[in-house]
Amino acid sequence: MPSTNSTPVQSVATATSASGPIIPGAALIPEGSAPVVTRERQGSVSGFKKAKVLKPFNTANIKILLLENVNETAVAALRDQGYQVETFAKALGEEDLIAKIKDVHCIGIRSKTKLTKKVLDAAEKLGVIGCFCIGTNQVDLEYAASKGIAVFNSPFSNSRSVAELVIAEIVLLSRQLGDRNNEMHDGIWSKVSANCYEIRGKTIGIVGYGHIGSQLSVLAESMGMRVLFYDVVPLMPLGTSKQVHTLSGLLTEADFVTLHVPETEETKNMIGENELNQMKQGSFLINASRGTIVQIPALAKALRSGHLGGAAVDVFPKEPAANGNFFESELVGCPNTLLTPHIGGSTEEAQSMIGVEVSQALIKFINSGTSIGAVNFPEVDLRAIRDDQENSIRLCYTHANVPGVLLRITNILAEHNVDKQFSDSKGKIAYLMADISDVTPEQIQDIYRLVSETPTNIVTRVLY
Ligand SMILES: NC(=O)C1=CN([C@@H]2O[C@H](COP(=O)(O)OP(=O)(O)OC[C@H]3O[C@@H](n4cnc5c(N)ncnc54)[C@H](O)[C@@H]3O)[C@@H](O)[C@H]2O)C=CC1
Ligand SMILES: O=C(O)C(=O)COP(=O)(O)O
Repeated sequence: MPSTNSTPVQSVATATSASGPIIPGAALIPEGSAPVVTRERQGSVSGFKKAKVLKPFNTANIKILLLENVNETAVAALRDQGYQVETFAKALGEEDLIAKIKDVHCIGIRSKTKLTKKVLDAAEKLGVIGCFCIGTNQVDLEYAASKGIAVFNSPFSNSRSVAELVIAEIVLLSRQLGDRNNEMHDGIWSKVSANCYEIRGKTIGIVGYGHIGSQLSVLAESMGMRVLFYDVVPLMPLGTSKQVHTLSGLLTEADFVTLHVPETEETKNMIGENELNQMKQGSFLINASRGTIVQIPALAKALRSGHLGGAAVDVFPKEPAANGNFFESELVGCPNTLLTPHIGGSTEEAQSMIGVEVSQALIKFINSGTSIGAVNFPEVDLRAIRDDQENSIRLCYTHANVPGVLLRITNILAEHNVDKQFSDSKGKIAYLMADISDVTPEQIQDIYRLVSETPTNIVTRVLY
């Protein structure tokens, strides 16, 4: 990737809120970058037709805030683009976040930072969010989309890490290893076999058979386990696994119940007293999904009463913001209970892959408007503008998804040569990309002005 502000390409943009007023400097456009257009050329092209690098006005003015110890692979890739990158090892509380997010064009977070409506309203220039993890429940996705802010995540780069952790926990729980380990550290030798079992032949019940659940299915089967799963959609069972049609059907059959659903309105408090009572006497619960899926007081009661044989819990309804902070939970001190600080996806392999994957998605969105992979946004991409196409521009238009918009844009572009164009919608918003050739600097300004003044405009960018 060529770096920094030597890149002789520019962009112009504006954004309006739903009620109409212009938000100054919004959407990936640095302060003071009025749509004044001059052209310089990229290096000469020989041989292959290279893709032209489209970038914002001055990459050095693009501000990126990375929280929660986002991996160095991402920091390096974003700095390599010439962006200003500020990093924090921890999550920020609402007040600090509101102060910090005010003037950034892009924010990168992991599972802890809450990007609520209130926080997003304070983000005057934000154009894109990177969740350097799988879960996106920490972001108000719909509200972000309504402001033209695209959200990207890494859908499966840490799935294997979670699945491996769960396999380890199944063995540890089955052998009461947490308790034995604690005793040894306390100087107590306690050699027991009572209620310790092999996992071979036991039944694992997987709730949520997505990327993690299905990976776990394969690993568990290879350890000799019988695999049942429950999911809201019918899915192809891998190996000899079997889909059951009710949660109760799974809870009453499984020796190990393991949760791999996203946090949604339907999954919040999914496992409470009623569900725990349905689980077999002496069975185990594992939660490496989200803390809100399980009602912690009910779980603590089931563990202390001996109804459950143990539990492994990686995620909690309230998690400390930073390493070293105090952790408290009703689960502390429960028998045969493994507690881990949300480390399911925390391996070198996963973090490094996520850093590369999400930073590339952010760079593509900032520099060339590509929204493929966005979780809250219409997914649009166009074949690259070639490096030898001197007077071509790319229009990126995020707009309200209402009838008549395309006709309006077609009218604005009627006299121009639209090389290629694609648009898609998702819910209340739509996104159009169009590459237009043979335009003069004055025409670029006109196109930009006319498009950004349309009543349906959310964000307009022109890249070249
Ligand atoms: N502990 C950790 O460090 C990590 C935790 N996670 C959590 O694990 C979750 C699952 O991850 P993936 O497998 O990648 O997600 P996924 O989206 O691939 O799979 C989720 C599955 O759950 C199913 N589902 C949704 N609602 C359901 C319901 N009410 N009942 C039953 N099934 C339901 C879906 O149909 C889907 O098949 C993530 O959303 C995230 O919250 C993910 C990575 C690391
Ligand atoms: O990927 C996810 O959804 C996770 O829960 C992992 O979160 P983290 O990146 O460790 O904050």
